[in-house]
Amino acid sequence: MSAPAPSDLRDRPYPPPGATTLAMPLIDATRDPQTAADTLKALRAKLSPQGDVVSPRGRALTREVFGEALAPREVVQRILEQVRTRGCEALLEFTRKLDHADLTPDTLRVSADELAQAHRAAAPEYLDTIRRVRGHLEAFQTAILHQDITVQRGPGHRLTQRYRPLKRVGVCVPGGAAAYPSSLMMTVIPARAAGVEQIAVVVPPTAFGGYNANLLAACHELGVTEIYRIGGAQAVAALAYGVEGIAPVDKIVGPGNLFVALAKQAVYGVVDIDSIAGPSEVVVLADETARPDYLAADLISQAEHAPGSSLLITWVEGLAEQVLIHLERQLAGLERGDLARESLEQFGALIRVANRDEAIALTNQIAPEHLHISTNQPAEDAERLHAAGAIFLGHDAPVAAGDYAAGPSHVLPTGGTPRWASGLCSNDFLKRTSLIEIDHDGLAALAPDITRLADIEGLPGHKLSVTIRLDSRPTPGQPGQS
Ligand SMILES: NC(=O)c1ccc[n+]([C@@H]2O[C@H](COP(=O)([O-])OP(=O)(O)OC[C@H]3O[C@@H](n4cnc5c(N)ncnc54)[C@H](O)[C@@H]3O)[C@@H](O)[C@H]2O)c1
Ligand SMILES: N[C@H](CO)Cc1c[nH]c[nH+]1
Ligand SMILES: [Zn+2]
Repeated sequence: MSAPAPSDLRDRPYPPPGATTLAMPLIDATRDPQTAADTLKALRAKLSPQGDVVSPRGRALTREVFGEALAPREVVQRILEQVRTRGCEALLEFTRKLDHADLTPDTLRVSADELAQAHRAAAPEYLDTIRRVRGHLEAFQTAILHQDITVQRGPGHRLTQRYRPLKRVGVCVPGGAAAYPSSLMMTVIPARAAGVEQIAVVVPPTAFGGYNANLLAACHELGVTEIYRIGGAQAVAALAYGVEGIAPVDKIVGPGNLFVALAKQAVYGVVDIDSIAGPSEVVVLADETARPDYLAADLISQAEHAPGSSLLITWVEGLAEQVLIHLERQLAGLERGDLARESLEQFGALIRVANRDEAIALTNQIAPEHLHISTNQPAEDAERLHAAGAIFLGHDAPVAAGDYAAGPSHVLPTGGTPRWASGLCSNDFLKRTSLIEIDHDGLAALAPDITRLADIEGLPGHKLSVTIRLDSRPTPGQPGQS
């Protein structure tokens, strides 16, 4: 992978950092890597479900709806309980109060006519894009699909791991602050690749969400017909428990804000969930071959999700300061510049560490949703990085490529959970079952071990279920048998 030549950019005279107005933390951790790790953890915790941090607007809305100041967890508990016990009436009530949409049981679901009309009105180039991206996603998601595996352990002893698709899944498409037809594709296409028959999509009824014609056109193009104009915790509750007009699902997948994440956590057990796919995050790891203007664009691209957390980690002296200048320049000309700026200031940081090893150790501690390795040896560095939702290798592999088109789903774990959780894929829509085929000879061969363990556990019924078979039809050649 050839690195771009950054020297011409580096050589430009940059104004001193004080000249920028972007109040993004610049952390020098060259002497104390632990302080950097702690600071970053605290920054990122603000966005995780454990952080429970809500904007002043969100707090005001809570007070308006519930008549008191409540923590997000409490808000979610109340919504879930109301929808579970009062069904559609409570669902419509929360949709009215939280999303300002006056719906009825009849208008909750997007009609077939609306879908067809949105599809007819969509720009042909947009539909072409959906088809091409669908091709990339389907190819990858089908290629990685688990296949049944059979192992012959001996005569009369055969084992199979069998995979079958889930029957009915619920997909949360976010839509509070931006429209996400891409999230629809990143969930529905893996589910389809696995063979899921019924897919129920929920999307908030904002102008950005359920009523967004491009989203509806994408649904129609993908053959998704069950779409409800609901969002937040109330939509998760409807999918998990079922309400009049919405049948319960087996699994709920898809990204969302804090309320969606907390609701998914809370209904796990009633249904399965994918992961906590919350506010977007990126760590960009950069060496001296990285271009500061590219790095700035990469940081902004996740910050503009608003909220989103963007962190630069480098050991190159002066690089963070150059990136800061480019951030300022690029934000000035960007439509969502204000939102991205707010995210960069609240949840972002530019960090300098002592060397590559420390950068890698720090990144592994953070366990980001996205990791972009913008170095001259991305494959080598990636080998040592083990806790990220998705890793983008090289200067020309921005996260946006994975967000929109590459092939793996962009629904990825966040908030440090990539330490143990993985991104959504077609295999998450499969259920596995063991098939155990044992005939009389096979049972005879296993019998000594089964009966010994049954004796040790004091479970004679288990032992009898084996010996009764062998005693009634002894196997020739087995010890103790004639
Ligand atoms: N990790 C991923 O794969 C991924 C992909 C796309 C988007 N995202 C993230 O998803 C998030 C989307 O968030 P969003 O807000 O735009 O849309 P959203 O659909 O997740 O949430 C909107 C809903 O939140 C509820 N809500 C808002 N304020 C509330 C309050 N005070 N009390 C109770 N409920 C409230 C409303 O009912 C509304 O319908 C962003 O943070 C974005 O970064 C993540
Ligand atoms: N970056 C998001 C996942 O964190 C996905 C996305 C959707 N649209 C653009 N980006
Ligand atoms: Zn994105």
